[in-house]
Amino acid sequence: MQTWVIKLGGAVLNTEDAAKALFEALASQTQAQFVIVHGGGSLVDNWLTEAGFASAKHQGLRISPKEQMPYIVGALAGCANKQLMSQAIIAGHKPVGLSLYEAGIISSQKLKALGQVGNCDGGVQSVIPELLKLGRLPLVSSIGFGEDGLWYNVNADEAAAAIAKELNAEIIFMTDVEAVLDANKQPLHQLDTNQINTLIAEGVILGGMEVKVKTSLLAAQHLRRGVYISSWQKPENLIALLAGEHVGTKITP
Ligand SMILES: Nc1ncnc2c1ncn2[C@@H]1O[C@H](COP(=O)(O)OP(=O)(O)O)[C@@H](O)[C@H]1O
Ligand SMILES: CC(=O)N[C@@H](CCC(=O)OP(=O)(O)O)C(=O)O
Repeated sequence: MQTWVIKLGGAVLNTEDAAKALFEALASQTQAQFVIVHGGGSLVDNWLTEAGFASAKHQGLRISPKEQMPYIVGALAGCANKQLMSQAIIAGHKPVGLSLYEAGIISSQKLKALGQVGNCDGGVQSVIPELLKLGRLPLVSSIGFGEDGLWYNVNADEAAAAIAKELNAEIIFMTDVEAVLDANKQPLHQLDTNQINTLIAEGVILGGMEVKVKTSLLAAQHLRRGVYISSWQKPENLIALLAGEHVGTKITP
């Protein structure tokens, strides 16, 4: 059976019932199995602000000082993960909430200047194949653990791509815009390496979208086929993508 990793941007939690509608769409797909990897950047923003912290990003990655990690872990592996579990249960799934460690990923520090921002290194046996055999829906946050036992804040797009690679699965990135947009805010149907490099250099693709297109490109190169960035705002997009239709932006290797 084909396995799909679906990356859900955390803003899905800000729109009532949006995640539930996506989970219902997945419940109708009996010929495939799914792993959800989710973000929650907007929830982290709120929690850090409420705790009185300033938060900054570098090329779309949140600088994550150690003292902010309890809030980041609480928001992502706690609140966001458990809110999605609620929506999945209502839609008829039997979800299991996981961090990256249980999903087979060991993290390590990306860059000293970014604090506890983590890479995905792989290296520990994943429980996901067993959960899928049991008919469970793995819901994975992007909180990682190192060999040192420390917590890491991994960008959720990078986390999703690492899990897809490890499972040899297809991947779809569901975000809060219908597609990657050009300088005139028009949707781009397809993007290759050269176009991506130009649009990033021109500042048209930036922030979280910069990480997403770069990560999608790596995933497309690994899979040797196009990878889609599309919107979670329409559950029918997901069904169409699973059926092989073109919706959103196709990132080609
Ligand atoms: N060229 C672009 N096209 C579309 N969105 C872009 C672009 N450049 C930057 N963005 C921003 O990237 C956001 C999506 O990235 P991000 O917030 O990290 O999403 P997610 O939480 O789904 O991972 C969009 O909402 C938009 O504000
Ligand atoms: C290192 C890093 O940037 N971590 C992200 C993890 C969450 C995430 O990626 O959330 P979205 O998918 O909703 O953007 C963060 O702290 O915002």
